[in-house]
Amino acid sequence: MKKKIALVTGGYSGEAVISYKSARTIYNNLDKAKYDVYTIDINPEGWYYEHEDGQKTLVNRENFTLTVGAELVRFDAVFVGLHGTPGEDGKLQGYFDMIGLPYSSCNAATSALTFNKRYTVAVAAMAGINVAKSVHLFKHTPHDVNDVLDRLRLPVFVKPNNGGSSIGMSKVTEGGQLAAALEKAFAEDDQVLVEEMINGREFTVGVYRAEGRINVLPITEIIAHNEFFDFEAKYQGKSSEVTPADIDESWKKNLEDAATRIYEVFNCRGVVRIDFIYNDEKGPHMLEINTVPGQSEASVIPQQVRAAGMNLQDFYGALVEQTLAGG
Ligand SMILES: Nc1ncnc2c1ncn2[C@@H]1O[C@H](COP(=O)(O)OP(=O)(O)OP(=O)(O)O)[C@@H](O)[C@H]1O
Ligand SMILES: C[C@@H](N)C(=O)O
Ligand SMILES: [Mg+2]
Ligand SMILES: [Mg+2]
Repeated sequence: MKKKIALVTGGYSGEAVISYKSARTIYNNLDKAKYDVYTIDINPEGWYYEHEDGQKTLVNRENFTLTVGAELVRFDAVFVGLHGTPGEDGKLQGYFDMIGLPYSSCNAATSALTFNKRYTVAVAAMAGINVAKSVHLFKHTPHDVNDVLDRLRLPVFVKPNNGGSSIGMSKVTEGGQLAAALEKAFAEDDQVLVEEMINGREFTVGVYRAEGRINVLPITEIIAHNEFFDFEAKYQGKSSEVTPADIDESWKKNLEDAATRIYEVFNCRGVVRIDFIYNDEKGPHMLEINTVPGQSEASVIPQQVRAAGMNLQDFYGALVEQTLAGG
């Protein structure tokens, strides 16, 4: 019997546009001889399965089933292709745990923790991983721009604390730019992280568990043509991505060791992508962990999978089989 897989996509944040692109790649590369794949769009208007002719069937949220004609569709597993809330921050994960449906991503606690950038760097620092110095601000708690400037050295990065795809982010090189950058980030989230810039080369590392083993994909160096790896650099071609990265063995080992340690410390599951800046003197600094990394045509993980000599069908198949086997 073919397994029934729900591929969830969409979401309630600005990253929904990327989720749809990721889900298309995943859908196209899941082996239809092994799996019946139903793409489920979770968006603010509703949760539904869209048929090939455009007709929509609402999901029964009681147990995440579908009634299609006379058939009751019960899923064997969920493949998460939804960036941002509620697919990357533990909300759907908690719901699937409650109804006993296995899913491809990290568990609810890990998803909630890693979607909070400040809490992620705090836990990583406790585990001996280098991270940037930062200040965490809350929308409803008074904060003073000068106080932030006193505590951190410019340039700084200002980011929505819970976000992705560089949406709402700015690089601030002069104090006078900070207030506007905070306003832009607070428009996306009620928490903002202001982080000192780490000097160095940027790398991103894909890590996944399959057949019970943790595997590190070939490392990618990010060379942004813009000031940093912003939305345009990521998705509109304003960057070069070199996979495998042109680095010596010691840098490769340091990045692989840090990525594996982070995967273990955070008790990750499925494929994650960890972003780093490598400082010449102090080594790799972790920026963040993406527990539902992009799978669009422009995204890094598909490039890393191909550089590892695998095809996407085998890779996504391995993730599904690991999920069906209990994660
Ligand atoms: N402290 C820092 N020092 C140097 N560069 C940084 C720093 N923080 C962020 N950046 C730059 O900004 C980019 C986006 O930051 P980050 O990865 O934290 O955001 P994101 O929106 O979660 O991204 P993603 O699309 O990977 O989910 C990084 O890839 C890097 O180019
Ligand atoms: C989708 C985006 N947050 C990524 O990490 O690739
Ligand atoms: Mg991210
Ligand atoms: Mg990132």
